[in-house]
Amino acid sequence: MHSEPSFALPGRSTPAPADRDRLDAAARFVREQDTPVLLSRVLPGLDGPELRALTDRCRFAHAAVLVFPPDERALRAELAACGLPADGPARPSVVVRDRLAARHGHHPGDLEVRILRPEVRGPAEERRTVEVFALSVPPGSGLSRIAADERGADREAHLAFDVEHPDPLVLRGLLASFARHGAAPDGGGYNPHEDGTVFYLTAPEGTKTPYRRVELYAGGDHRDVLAEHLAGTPAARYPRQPDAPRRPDVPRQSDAARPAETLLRLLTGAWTTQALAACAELRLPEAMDRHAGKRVPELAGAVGAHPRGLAVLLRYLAGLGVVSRGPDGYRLTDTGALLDDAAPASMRPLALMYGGPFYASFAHLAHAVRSGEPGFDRLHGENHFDHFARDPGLAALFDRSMASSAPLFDPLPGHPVLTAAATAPGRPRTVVDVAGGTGELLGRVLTAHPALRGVLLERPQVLPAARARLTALGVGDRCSCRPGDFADVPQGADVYVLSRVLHDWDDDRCRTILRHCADAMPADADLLVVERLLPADDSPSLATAWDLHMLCNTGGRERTADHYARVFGECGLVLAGSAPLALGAHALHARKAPEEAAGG
Ligand SMILES: C[S@@+](CC[C@H](N)C(=O)[O-])C[C@H]1O[C@@H](n2cnc3c(N)ncnc32)[C@H](O)[C@@H]1O
Repeated sequence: MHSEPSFALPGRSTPAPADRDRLDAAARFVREQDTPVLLSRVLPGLDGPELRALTDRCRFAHAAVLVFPPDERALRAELAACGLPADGPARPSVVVRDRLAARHGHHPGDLEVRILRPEVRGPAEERRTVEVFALSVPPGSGLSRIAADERGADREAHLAFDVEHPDPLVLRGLLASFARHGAAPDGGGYNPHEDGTVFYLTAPEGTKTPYRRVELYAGGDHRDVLAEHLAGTPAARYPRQPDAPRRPDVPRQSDAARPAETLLRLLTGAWTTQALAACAELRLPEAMDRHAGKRVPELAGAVGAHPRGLAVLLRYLAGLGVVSRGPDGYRLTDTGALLDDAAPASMRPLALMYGGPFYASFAHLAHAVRSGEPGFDRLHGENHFDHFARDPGLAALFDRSMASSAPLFDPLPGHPVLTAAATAPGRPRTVVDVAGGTGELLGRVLTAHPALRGVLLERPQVLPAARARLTALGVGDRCSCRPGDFADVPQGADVYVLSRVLHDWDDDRCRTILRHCADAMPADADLLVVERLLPADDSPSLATAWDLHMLCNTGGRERTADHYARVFGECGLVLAGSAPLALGAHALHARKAPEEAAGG
């Protein structure tokens, strides 16, 4: 039997909703859950390699509950009565305070929300906590209305997973995976008191726990990823605080003006691409510093620019978050630093491609939509691969632009197919990367697994850069580079990889490529296909933008997982699983269909 709750609402004659019952229920839940089972209950349908990938990165950490004690002493007494020891100091909670303030029309400064994290043990003695948010509701404070409303709706109750070794790519991959299974962005924030970033999501319809909200907690400052996450959060969840001061220089928009403003922002999107390309072309990031500001005349001298022109560009780039302006001038942000040619996985080549050859063809998008012929082919009279092949400078820029997004491969060496091949007893196993570009992916796989051998199949002109990269990574002696076409896929290897190849082509050509792979694969070989997947519904996805890019520039397309499964099936292959990578990409795992395997 529970004792009466000790947090009574001032002025109520009936007992308040039981904060103690809610604390007890949260503690029980945290003690009983096992992370993989919990993930599959939170996201019904999550299983196989994707569940394993999430389990590798996410650790169930706590369940949260919001309670309303009159003060901290009363809170500690209540926790002690629930068997929840809370020895540490109570810390301020910025995120929940701001959410409550926005929801109930209060100034954040009027609300005191503290966090305590009493420890409990999971089923295998894992260290976990019940995260207790406490809004102080002193008698007569006028905050009891908030308490009554929040207790009834329980909006802040959530489950939390700690993200192991978070970096922007891992976070984007995890968030994409949650989105794919129907979870929707629902706010979040950066807590400077703890140097941690919180991403909230709404659990999908049909979620199988009583909790409707999920938190991913990443240690460190991940405000770039957070900004993308918040952009996907419905604005209605963040009503403007009525008493928050307005910036005096921003005139109030009439409702009628908003669609026009939205459309203007969209119509000028091309200027953004060009501003980023100009920034890269001028080598502005190389002339700037991350930590010290530089003034416009100094920067103009360094990059050989007209001072006024550069001032205009820098102000625009500051609006994009690529540079920031301080009293000592302009400095580079983390985002802008990726445009520095010397940055690891520099995105400078991509900026030059998207602002250059792949930009000009977008002027012919309407033609591509009408005819199905890529705008690029219309402009240049030939396919982009053929066009680049005749211009070594452009070809090298394209190859380097592909390497720009190579961090999406980072999780791939941990794919079960590759770890199984790497640890299989007997002879060393071989991975063939078909059209493997400059070897970024294969280099990562061979670096992670010293027992594996590699073969990189590419067009001859790409191979010198690939050899140099594989040698620089120290895996050149375990990897051969073969010049050839898709028809030359080497026979008899253990794992085949097709990364960002199929999306360059229509279904007919994909079938040809896949049949070459299937013919070369022994019965028990595995095929990993790395691609962005179009969502089955209309949920937001990077793949939607790249689908347009493929239509206009390559004549290929992005596809849903079902579409890939169908094309695999037409080539004697079956889709065995799908695992999220970063930047919206997935690793699809295919094997030979049983009848093909028996016949072959
Ligand atoms: C989009 S890139 C992907 C490169 C790499 N797999 C990656 O994910 O970074 C496509 C690759 O297909 C190669 N390719 C195009 N046509 C080819 C062909 N007929 N035979 C072999 N490779 C081809 C290109 O050279 C290019 O490196």
